[in-house]
Formats: sequence, structure tokens, C-alpha cells
Amino acid sequence: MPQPDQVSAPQPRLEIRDIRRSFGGRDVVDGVSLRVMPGQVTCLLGPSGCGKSTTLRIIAGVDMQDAGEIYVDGQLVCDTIHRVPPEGRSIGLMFQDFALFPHLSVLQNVAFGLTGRKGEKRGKVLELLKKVDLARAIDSFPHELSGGEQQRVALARALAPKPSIMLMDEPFSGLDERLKDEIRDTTLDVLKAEGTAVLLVTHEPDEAMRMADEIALMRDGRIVQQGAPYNIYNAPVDKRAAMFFSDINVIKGTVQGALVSTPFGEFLAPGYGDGTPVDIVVRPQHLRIDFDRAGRGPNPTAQDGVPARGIVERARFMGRESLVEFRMDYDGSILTATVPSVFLPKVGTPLWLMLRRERCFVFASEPL
Ligand SMILES: Nc1ncnc2c1ncn2[C@@H]1O[C@H](COP(=O)(O)OP(=O)(O)OP(=O)(O)O)[C@@H](O)[C@H]1O
Repeated sequence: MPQPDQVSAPQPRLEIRDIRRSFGGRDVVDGVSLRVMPGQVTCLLGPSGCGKSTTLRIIAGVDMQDAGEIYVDGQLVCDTIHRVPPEGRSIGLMFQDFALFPHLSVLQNVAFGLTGRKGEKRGKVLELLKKVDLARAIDSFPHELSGGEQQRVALARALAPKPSIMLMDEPFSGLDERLKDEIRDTTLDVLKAEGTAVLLVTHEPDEAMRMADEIALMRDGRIVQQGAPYNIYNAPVDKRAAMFFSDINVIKGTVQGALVSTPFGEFLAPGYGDGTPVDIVVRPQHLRIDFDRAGRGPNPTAQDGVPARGIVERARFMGRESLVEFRMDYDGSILTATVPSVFLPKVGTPLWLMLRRERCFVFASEPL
């Protein structure tokens, strides 16, 4: 029996350490480290141009880092001296523009990455196509399939050489919204069942939240925050990280004695010196709305703080929810709340707003 201190930590399928890459003197990837465990999906999420695709291309071996190391199952596959070629890295690729060969059948497309005799290959392809629920299409040609079906064939093709890692760069962005959800779920199910480690690049927060076990939020060539979707969403590292996932409201204040006084009551601001301008950030769904009672609002509570009054400036029905904008009495600024769509107040209605304390974040003000 292994002793507790002899039990080794689980081995990441993919590990990159301090990867750097610059183009024309600009650090496009500026010290990125990541680990992806078997069967885990990590999403590299960030705005256009932040260096996501470059990071992926380096891992795939189609571009070369200036510094840093890449390990697959604990084995060094690439540093600046040693370099295992792309085909030797046990890495599968699925890119948005990674199209099927139009003149080859589904069988030939999926068999493309397989070795072995013809009869054997058909058996293997059939097995792969069953996984993506497309066995019936084995003799079809790409143009006879829908976009989603083509994507599932592409997945089967990428899985054919049994890669231990799958790199995906915006693989679903060409599909229509309804199809996307379905193909995302199929893809996830298949990859999880295979135990493949997935690194998926996307600029869509919704896609990352839906797909990822872990999100690595990237900005200007660096990972600024990494964690489970729930944690990234509910404990953003800064205002820009909060804004990346939803609209936000900002209430301005200044720190005095580790506290910020606002019309919504006092907020703790530990670690900030006196006089520091701060932003209290809260998402629209974390505002509470209450009725006006002859010029008075609800009583303050520990959970929601002090109410402040605003006048409905605009209210829009959005289907599942309504979006309501308030002009606040205290300084004329606008705050936005989302509420269940059964509630659609009239413009000009006075209402009281409270902020759900545990959903508010205090950050030092920074120009964006
Ligand atoms: N081969 C190259 N030569 C010069 N500049 C490059 C090269 N490859 C990428 N870049 C630049 O590096 C920056 C990051 O590009 P990258 O494609 O990695 O970003 P991204 O986050 O994937 O963005 P997008 O989502 O738009 O693809 C961009 O400004 C891009 O123009």
C-alpha cells in the first residue's frame, strides 16, 4: 500500500510553463502557465487579440515560443531547445476553419488520420461515428450534411488518432445559436468519455461558462484570473474581469478608515488607504427593487444595506427578464437592474433599490 506521502499528485495531461512570444517587439503572449487534467475542459477566454490563438498554436507546435516549456503527460515536448514535431505531440485540433475535405466521403475524412488496412479502418471509423451519433452518414459527402453534422464529423476525425489533448479554437462560432448548444453538449460528452484534456479558446463568456471546468481569463497576453466558472463570475479579480461576463453598475466612493460611505450604506474596503477612490461594482441581477411607500423605502437590512430611491427612466421587456434603468435621486446617475419579466414598471415610477451585499465588489478606481 502506498503511504500517504508517497501518493503522487495527479499528473496534468497538458502543462505549459511561462510561455512567451513576441511579434515585432510586442509581447503577445507574456508568461502564460496552465495545467489541464485528463477529462477536464479549460477555456482560454479573452477579448480579440489578447493572445489566445497564439498560445494554442504554440502548444500545437505550429508556432514556436520564445521562452517557456510544454509538457504532455509529464514529458517535455517543447522548450526553446528540444522540439517534438506537431504530429508527435498526441494533440488533436479542432478549429473553426478546420473544414472537412469536400471531395472525400465522411469515411475517408475520418479515416484520414488513421493507419491500418482498409477493412480495419472502416470498423474504426464506424466506432467513432457512433460516438458522435452519425454512423448512418458514413458514406455521405460533407455537402450532404448540415453544419452541425459536419462539425461532429470533424470531431470524429480529430478523435481518430486518440489524442490525449484536444485544442479547440472557436470551434462552434460558425454555427447558428440553436445548433451550437446541441453540438457543444455532444462534443463535451464525447471528450469527457474519452478522458481527453481539452483546451478551448473562445471570446464568448457564455460559451466558456457552459463548457469549462476551469476558465483562464486572458488579457494583454497574460492570464489575469483562473478558476471554476462560478468563482470567476462571483469573485472577479478586477472591474474589467467583472465586465467581461455581464453589464455592471458602478457606484463611486472614497475610502475612509477602511470603509466607503455610499447612498446604499457603508461598504468594507480593507487594504485600501484613506482617500483612495474606489468603485463598488454590482451586476444588474443583484440589485433588489422595492416599492415606494409615500416617499419612504424598505428598512435597511444586513443583507441588502440601505435603500436608495430612483425614478424609472426606461424599462424594456427582454423575454425571460426585464431590464430597468433608474435615474438615482442622490446624484442623477443611472443604475440598471434586471428583474423577472412579470415586472415591467412604468417610466417615471419612483422605486427603491438595494444592493445584495455579498454580490458587491470593491475595486480601486482605474481608468478603463
Ligand atoms: N504571426 C504573427 N505576426 C505578427 N503578429 C501576430 C502574428 N500572430 C498573431 N499576431 C498578433 O498577436 C496578437 C494576438 O493574436 P491572437 O490571434 O493570438 O489573439 P486572439 O486572442 O486569439 O484573438 P482573436 O480572438 O481575434 O483570434 C494580435 O494583435 C495579432 O495581430
